[in-house]
Amino acid sequence: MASNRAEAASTQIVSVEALSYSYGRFSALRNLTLHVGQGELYALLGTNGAGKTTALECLEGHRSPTSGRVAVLGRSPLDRRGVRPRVGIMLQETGFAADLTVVETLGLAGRLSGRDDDVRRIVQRVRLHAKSDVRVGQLSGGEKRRLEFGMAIWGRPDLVFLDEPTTGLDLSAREDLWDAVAELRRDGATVMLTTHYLEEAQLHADRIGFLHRGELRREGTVTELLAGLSSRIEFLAPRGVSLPLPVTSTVNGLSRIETTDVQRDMAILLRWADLGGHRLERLSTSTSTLDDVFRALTNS
Ligand SMILES: Nc1ncnc2c1ncn2[C@@H]1O[C@H](COP(=O)(O)OP(=O)(O)OP(=O)(O)O)[C@@H](O)[C@H]1O
Repeated sequence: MASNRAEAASTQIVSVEALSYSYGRFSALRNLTLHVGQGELYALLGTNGAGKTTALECLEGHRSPTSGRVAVLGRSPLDRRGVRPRVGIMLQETGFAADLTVVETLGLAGRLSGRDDDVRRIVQRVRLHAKSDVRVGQLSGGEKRRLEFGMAIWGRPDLVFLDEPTTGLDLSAREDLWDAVAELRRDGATVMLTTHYLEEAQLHADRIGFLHRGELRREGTVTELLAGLSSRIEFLAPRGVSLPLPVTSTVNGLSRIETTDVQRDMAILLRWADLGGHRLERLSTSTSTLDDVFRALTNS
């Protein structure tokens, strides 16, 4: 099973080689190279204006690279007949016909996709059943996003591009969306997405790429990206005592110790507190997250 997975992941579903894209004289992407294997979930993260949407649009066939090569499912994204029926796309913004209902919109988008599915299944999946006959112009922002997601997963595509899929969704709609993504992946789909919710990427992505100012600055699994970053131990230091470890900083009145070996340093601290009879109020530990990777990137 493990070797089947490794073999599947080695089949490149998305391939980007030295992609550059310019809007007139403005260079939005520079020399971007990345690959996404069969069944992977790849999250493209980064600062505002880093080039994430531009990269997805090149892969979706909406933009032609200024230089470099992109391929999806082994073909050019411009090969609409070969690619379109196998790819689901959720853009950052979609222009709907405001006077069509939810069911009519899905039916129309479904026919255009070239894939078969059942409108009722999708409407249920994105929890819009109570809105089936409501005109799209009357949907809320979050409901429109759910409809767009429904269109992207119509007919269980082999590859799905999602541009900020959870932006504007409430917590339970976000959880529903991630459930639907997991279901797609159980069917073998490959997913590439952008998001500003780093904790969602940390939880769900197999691999992550960080774009900054048009360049891929970091790439790897969450474990790889967090390797070497310090963890934090925080507590309210008892007055007038000498601590067994150097305090790195004081944040909101709490003493913070940054460490790359939280188990060792926590043991030192607790032994010291135990022996001295000190009480460490508001004691907590926290490990690094992708937020720290992001901050390091934007400060570089
Ligand atoms: N049609 C356009 N014409 C000119 N410049 C553009 C156009 N679209 C995007 N840009 C510029 O290209 C850069 C990359 O934009 P892009 O939308 O790809 O970034 P992004 O990483 O998706 O950003 P965000 O996180 O804010 O959505 C930005 O500086 C943006 O201003």
